Amino acid sequence: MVVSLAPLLREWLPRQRWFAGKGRPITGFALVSATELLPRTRGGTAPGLLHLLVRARQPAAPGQGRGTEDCYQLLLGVQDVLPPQLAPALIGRPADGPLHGCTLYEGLADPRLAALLLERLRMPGRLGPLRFSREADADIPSGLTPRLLGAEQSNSSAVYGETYILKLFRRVGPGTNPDLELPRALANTGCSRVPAPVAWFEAEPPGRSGAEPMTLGVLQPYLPGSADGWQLALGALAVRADFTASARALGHATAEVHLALAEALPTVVLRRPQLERLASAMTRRLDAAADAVPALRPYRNALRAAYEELAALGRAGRTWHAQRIHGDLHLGQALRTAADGRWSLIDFEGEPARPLAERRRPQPVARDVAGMLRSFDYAAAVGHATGTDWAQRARDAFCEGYAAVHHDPREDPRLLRAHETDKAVYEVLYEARHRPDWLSVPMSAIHRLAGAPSGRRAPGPNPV
Ligand SMILES: Nc1ncnc2c1ncn2[C@@H]1O[C@H](COP(=O)(O)OP(=O)(O)O)[C@@H](O)[C@H]1O
Ligand SMILES: O=P(O)(O)O[C@H]1O[C@H](CO)[C@@H](O[C@H]2O[C@H](CO)[C@@H](O)[C@H](O)[C@H]2O)[C@H](O)[C@H]1O
Repeated sequence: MVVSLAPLLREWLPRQRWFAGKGRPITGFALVSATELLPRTRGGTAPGLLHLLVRARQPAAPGQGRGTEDCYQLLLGVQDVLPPQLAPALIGRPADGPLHGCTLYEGLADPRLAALLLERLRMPGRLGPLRFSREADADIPSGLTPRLLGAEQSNSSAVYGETYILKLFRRVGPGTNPDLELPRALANTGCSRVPAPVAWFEAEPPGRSGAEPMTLGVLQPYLPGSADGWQLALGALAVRADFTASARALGHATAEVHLALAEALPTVVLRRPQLERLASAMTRRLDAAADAVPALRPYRNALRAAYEELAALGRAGRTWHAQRIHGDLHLGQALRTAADGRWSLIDFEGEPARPLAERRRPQPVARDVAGMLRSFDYAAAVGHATGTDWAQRARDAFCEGYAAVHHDPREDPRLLRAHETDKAVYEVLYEARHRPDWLSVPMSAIHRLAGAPSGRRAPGPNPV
């Protein structure tokens, strides 16, 4: 089947925001599984729903060793003729094969098909390789009206009756996704800062391969009337309102989540060998990013020094605790509800580009703190507040709020600096790939963190 779909997918996949292999051609596809969630009735107007797991083969990125074979989850609506309101969801019409003559489209965009997915999640059980599960005490009502979230994200999400949100992972691999694992573990500790999953579905690996199931989707309570920290910060900046109280409360919430994660899941102590490995991993990421983004190259040596300091502290006997963390914490991952002004954290998947095994490893909490500190810088740049003390005041307030519950992250300046540098390097690569117009935002941080090499001017204008 995948052979007949290949020409359509080769054209459609790279246009999706969640497609991870942008900028490299797709040289082939392999079908992992095809499951009919709803058979199509020929000649009628009722759609069918086909669940596909498909591997896309791509050559290596310049300077990187091997090609990739990422596995993507697709939900294909199948119909004879597409109703006009679904035209933007069109994928195409296969020229041959078993779906010849049908119109294929993004299934989640069709409320009839999104509703069907919720029905499946309400009833635990199996369908081919797919396994649907839910918490024993979950009482998910039927008939909730779905709507697909429009925001361009790393995954796809549908909201049901403003009550639940289903996140459908797009690039999937063996192993429990931390966005299911961590919120469930947090719920077990009684931590109420993270919406607790009520149902999820997975794909069983074929045969007796010994591989772990792949998490495909998670259903969680929807926080109605919430706004994310990014919108709130930009809103505050637009009217020059104070954001320090919000930043302090966010630091507080983050520390609570960290404490709960340390209680729920194993922690480790990072000693010399682990700190040397951490510094080497950061250096490797820097080198890979500098190979891909020439603007980073002049800063490479100065940035490496921050990582070397970490390794040197390890050699001098310094240790740190590591634990499971959020992994990609930024203002967009924090939601504040209008009713009670309380912050919740979402999206525990970690940095989407990193291998799952790496994302599931215990890390210093400084990594999350650094992520949020970088986000205040981003907000100041996008909200035209560079050159003011807005970002610094928000950063300090966040650390104060964190310190009220945990410890003051500023007491470990070298650990924080190394992580902030690593995050800014990740952002340079992220922006170069996804939003080149924003590259100057992390590049300004790189300039600052590198100690601004003499004779070098800070990078270009802010994004508009
Ligand atoms: N529990 C929730 N309540 C309300 N909105 C949510 C919830 N979870 C996610 N969202 C909204 O959905 C968007 C995408 O969710 P997220 O988990 O960040 O997905 P992605 O990995 O695709 O970025 C968020 O930016 C937020 O606006
Ligand atoms: O939310 P995602 O898991 O998709 O995270 C990715 O996209 C983020 C952008 O949407 C990106 O965050 C960067 O930009 C934010 C502003 O848009 C800023 O607040 C963050 O600090 C900055 O890192 C994130 O890095 C990426 O993984």
